[in-house]
Amino acid sequence: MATGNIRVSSENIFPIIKKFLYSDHEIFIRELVSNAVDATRKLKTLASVGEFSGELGEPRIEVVLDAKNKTISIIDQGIGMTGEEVDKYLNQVAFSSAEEFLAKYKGQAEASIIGHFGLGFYSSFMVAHKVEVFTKSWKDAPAVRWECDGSPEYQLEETSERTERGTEIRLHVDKDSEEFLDEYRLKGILEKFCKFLPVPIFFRDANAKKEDKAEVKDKAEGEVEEAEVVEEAKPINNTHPAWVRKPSELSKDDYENFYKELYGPFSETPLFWIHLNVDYPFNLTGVLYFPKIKKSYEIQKDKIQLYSNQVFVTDEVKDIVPEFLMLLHGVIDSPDIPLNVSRSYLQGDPNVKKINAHITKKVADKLDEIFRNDRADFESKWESLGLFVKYGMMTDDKFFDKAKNFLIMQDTNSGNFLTIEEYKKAVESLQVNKDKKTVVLYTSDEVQQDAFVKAAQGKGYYVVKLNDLIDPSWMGQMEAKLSDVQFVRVDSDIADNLIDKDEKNESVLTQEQSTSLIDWFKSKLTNPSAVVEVKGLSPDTAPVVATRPEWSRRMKDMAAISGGGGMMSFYANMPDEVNFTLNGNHPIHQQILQEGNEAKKEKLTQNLIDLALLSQGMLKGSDLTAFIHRSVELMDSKQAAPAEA
Ligand SMILES: Nc1ncnc2c1ncn2[C@@H]1O[C@H](COP(=O)(O)OP(=O)(O)OP(=O)(O)O)[C@@H](O)[C@H]1O
Repeated sequence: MATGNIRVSSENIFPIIKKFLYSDHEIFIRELVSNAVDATRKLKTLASVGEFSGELGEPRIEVVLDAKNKTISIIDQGIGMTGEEVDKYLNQVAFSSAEEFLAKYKGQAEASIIGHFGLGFYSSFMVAHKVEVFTKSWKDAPAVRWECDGSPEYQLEETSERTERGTEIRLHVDKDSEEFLDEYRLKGILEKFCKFLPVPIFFRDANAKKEDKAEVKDKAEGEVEEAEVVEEAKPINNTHPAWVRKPSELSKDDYENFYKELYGPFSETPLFWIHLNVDYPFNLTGVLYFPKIKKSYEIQKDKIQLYSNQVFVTDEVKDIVPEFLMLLHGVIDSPDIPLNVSRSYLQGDPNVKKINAHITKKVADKLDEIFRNDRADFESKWESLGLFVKYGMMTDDKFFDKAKNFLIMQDTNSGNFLTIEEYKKAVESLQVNKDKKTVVLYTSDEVQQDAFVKAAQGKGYYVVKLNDLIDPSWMGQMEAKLSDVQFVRVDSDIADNLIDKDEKNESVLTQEQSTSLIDWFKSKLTNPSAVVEVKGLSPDTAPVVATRPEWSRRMKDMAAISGGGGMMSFYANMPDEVNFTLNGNHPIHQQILQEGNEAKKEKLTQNLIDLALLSQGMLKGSDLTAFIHRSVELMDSKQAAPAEA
């Protein structure tokens, strides 16, 4: 038996390992099972190049829980190690890499380290007070047993305890890590980190008894039944997840089933998916799914899982994946994403940048492909896609350039979807303003803005639906990037003024009558600074139209979404700006001008103002009640009129 000191070190690293990353102790499983996978892969490689000619069989990994003896064992049938290799890899290499790792990350906020790859074999000491290794190399060498109790001292000796090729790492679980001796906890961690590893992994409970054990015959009375290890019939992992397979091998069902494997059997079927497969200039595989999203507030941004060679790393992909792509679900697997560095470093990492650009391009190309090849399908999914596309356009210039060709808007009249170019063509000169911009008219609420939508449609205008929270901000971006487009909400002005063409509208009122009417109306408004003007609209247009100017309303809408702060809170607190247009050609204004009964004139005026506000959804509470009373009074006085005559 050989004994020795792991390495001359000024500091004993074991206590540090134990304390390190307190909340993340569970990663020991990932490290040890990954090592077992590596050892198995190495053997397969040796076999494939003809160096190993023995029986390969179907190598498997077993994770055995023995809660009674407080051990967890990870057993593989990989290459194993000779005594010299144990000395080299465990006593020297593994130790120095663990030491190096700790030196690098000691004192760092644990949240700033993702993956924590690199701690390797010595992560065992985060949960164990003693670790035993039983290993037999694929080479013709005796099996050895290595033991270390958490001090720098180790023992290394030949053993007859292992006769098969491979390695068993036996952890004697520490008192304060006994949570890992709980079957469900341990299985949960295995599920999390090892669900898609490429070698089948079986879980065994060393103390569980076979169900049919009671039926075992010929057993002497009182004989103590040997605990029999019960192995679960199925491996806990899927060794061939969709993303490592060829797209040509996979059916629609395969992709949908894999989605369920990731997010549970009751998850809603995704709209479609993109299979990523790159090997130059970086390695990246994965499947990204477009989920159904109805409204912005339903968005869940933490669904993409990051893997490295099929080992789960994290599902917090912020800074690794562009913000808008985080709306997608699925898996990204890349050994080229540095896993043991801080998040802020990741943002500047050239590989991460390239990977982001690649994914963004792939996603845009896929959307473009569906749009071109199956427009009906694209349109039917727009409700979910739209939000994603707009978000992408706002945050990524390259995506914007591609997406502006498949961004569609639904026309309220025909129900048809139009791209920006199609909209421009459809409205031709009719909706081009004096600055040569195409005015895209939109409604954010078809029911509430019905009168305005109808009025605009009556003039032959196309009014599209843009009713998501993201739309006001998105429109701003569109206007900034496309110089020939302007968005105007359909109720932001009277229909005649929506497209500012610099045309004069003739009113039948004289200048004097108009001025007197404006002054009179202004005196009846609660906000005396509101703009009141007379326009010569058609006689069947409403007598008074209240409008909310596009710019100030949009700012308020955006402030409401952003939750305030700085300039936005200034906009959020601004009173609602309302303008009033008096239709000079409506006969009621003549009646008001000539009305001798001051009280009736006032009621009539107030009702016209209230009606205008009502159609904008701005008449509420006691004002609304007063309006109803006044309307009834006005009707009564009309009914009473013939009787008086
Ligand atoms: N189950 C195993 N079978 C065979 N060799 C092993 C096994 N586990 C560990 N080793 C050997 O010990 C070495 C050190 O392991 P350790 O986990 O510390 O580092 P690593 O796997 O090389 O890198 P990483 O830091 O990514 O884990 C490995 O490189 C390997 O040679």
